[in-house]
Amino acid sequence: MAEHAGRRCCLGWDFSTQQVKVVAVDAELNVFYEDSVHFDRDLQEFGTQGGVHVHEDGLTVTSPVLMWVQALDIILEKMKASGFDFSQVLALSGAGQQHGSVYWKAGASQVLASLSPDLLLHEQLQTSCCLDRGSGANSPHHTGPLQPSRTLLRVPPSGISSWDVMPPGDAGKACFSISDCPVWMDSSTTAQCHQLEATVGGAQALSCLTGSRAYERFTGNQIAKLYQQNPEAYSHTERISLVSSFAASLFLGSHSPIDYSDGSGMNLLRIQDKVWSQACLGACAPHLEEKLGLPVPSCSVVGAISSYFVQRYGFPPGCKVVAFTGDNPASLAGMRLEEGDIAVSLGTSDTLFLWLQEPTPTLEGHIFCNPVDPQHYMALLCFKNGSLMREKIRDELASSSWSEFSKALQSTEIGNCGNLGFYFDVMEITPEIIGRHRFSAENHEVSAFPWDVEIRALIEGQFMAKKIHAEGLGYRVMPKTKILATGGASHNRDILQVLADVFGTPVYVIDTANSACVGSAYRAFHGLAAGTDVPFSEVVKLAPNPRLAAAPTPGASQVYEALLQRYAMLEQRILTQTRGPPE
Ligand SMILES: Nc1ncnc2c1ncn2[C@@H]1O[C@H](COP(=O)(O)OP(=O)(O)O)[C@@H](O)[C@H]1O
Ligand SMILES: O=C(CO)[C@@H](O)[C@H](O)COP(=O)(O)O
Repeated sequence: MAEHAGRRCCLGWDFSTQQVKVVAVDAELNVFYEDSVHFDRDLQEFGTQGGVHVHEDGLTVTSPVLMWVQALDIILEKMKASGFDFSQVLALSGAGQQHGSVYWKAGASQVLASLSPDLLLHEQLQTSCCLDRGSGANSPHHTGPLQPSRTLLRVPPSGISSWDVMPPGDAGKACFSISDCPVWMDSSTTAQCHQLEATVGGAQALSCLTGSRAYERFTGNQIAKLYQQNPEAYSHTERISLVSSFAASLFLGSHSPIDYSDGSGMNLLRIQDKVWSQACLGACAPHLEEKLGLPVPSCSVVGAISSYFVQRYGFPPGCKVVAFTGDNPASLAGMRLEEGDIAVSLGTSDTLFLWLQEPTPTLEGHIFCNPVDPQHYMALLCFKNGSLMREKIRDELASSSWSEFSKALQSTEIGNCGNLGFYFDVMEITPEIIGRHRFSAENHEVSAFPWDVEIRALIEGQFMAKKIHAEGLGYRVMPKTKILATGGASHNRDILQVLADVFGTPVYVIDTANSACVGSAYRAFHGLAAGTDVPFSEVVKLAPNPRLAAAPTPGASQVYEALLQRYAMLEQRILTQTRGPPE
């Protein structure tokens, strides 16, 4: 019997941009099982790159909803095949890439409630093809391959011994009004953003209300676009989920509510009193409140696992489902962030987030409701050109090898002899700049750097931007401050060394880079104590402490002090050149 059989545990899921991941955490808070399904590699029939389809306009970015469902099928079948003892799962929770939205078609709730344990989920939750064909928003005119047919996955992916045979014809019922879901990388809703801000009295007014000015990827603006461009699909939609609450719904067998923390990334939730803003709902689309359902505290138990999972996989019938949340809020839980610490997530996106007592919304960055303490908040900055940008430069200059990439960081000097670079192949969120811009020590724009200088300029530039924009939010590094790093690139010690040097702060990591999964499992344990007022910090106090991964090099802070000022000045120069002087 496998080593992980028979251990009482909670599961933590993460439906992120490039993969679905799971961890199992035992009662002593040790991670004893980890698995993932990578969309590009394991579900190639969907033709995604980095988990998404970029459409012809270069702005619209979507992911197929059935890809997420199939990824869940694959992981569960892998776990079953490996002897994972589902009967020991006391509770589960999860996370989703933030802001993305799923549109459940009328009738979907009946399908969810009556799933047959003899079939895989994706066979029963087929997409409706008629509603989104050629009708504007999110119609499948992306540059990737055409929509996969409905008869997917007849061949078992590697590592899986057998698949249920797909029944002939359209066995499943149509469950989704649109098959391609808008995701966080989308930046096609500028018009809707302007409309929303105008309705509530401007960008700052919207930020005070919802924690953020209008952002293209925020769900309210995405819903407004769908309603305007594809009203038929909108009107056939019985429920709109975030990726997080969509994933929770699969486990629940009914529509799961949206939690306060992920709900804060929609430009729709009033972050102070945690109710939908009627003004914002009205500005986006009609009847929106009924399609969203009531938001709930992030630590809510939203129900027991559906009989589908009990019968097919052997989960206990009382297994609790704790509200799923956004991947960044879940990472805050997984890293057990304390006030004064900074979390830096180096996943598909790079994000930087902090624990906040009081919200002070501004025009840059976001304030979300805190996922583990209902009285508090978190601040977040998101950088779109994260891992995929680093991968591009690695592939162009370092023979597609992270160890070659690391050699460049090791062989170049701290401060890169004054050479600075901005690398934004896609329109950046923080700040809104596109393109690659390189500057010599004399601030002259140059067209190229030697390969190793380019790699250091990329990494130093990414971390200088984080420090400058965090300070813009009012954040100051204190003597006790530590950075907690997570996400795929936190495996790379040379990247973490630059992070420590630029911030002048030690960088710590937890045992797994999957902090969103671990945080979800911790949140599930917290859910088991629901109703007892036990704080989250008490539930996770025995979790392993973060480990030091990189300490600042002596003298580095002095080098970066001057460079940070130059970086900020050059960033402003590029912004002025591209969009005119600041008002
Ligand atoms: N050794 C490494 N050095 C730098 N980046 C890495 C390394 N290993 C993995 N990555 C990056 O991690 C990214 C995936 O991070 P992950 O946190 O799993 O993403 P997500 O949760 O958004 O799917 C990959 O795109 C890859 O570029
Ligand atoms: O848009 C944001 C946060 O506001 C992104 O951070 C998404 O939540 C995607 O997360 P990853 O898949 O990159 O972890």
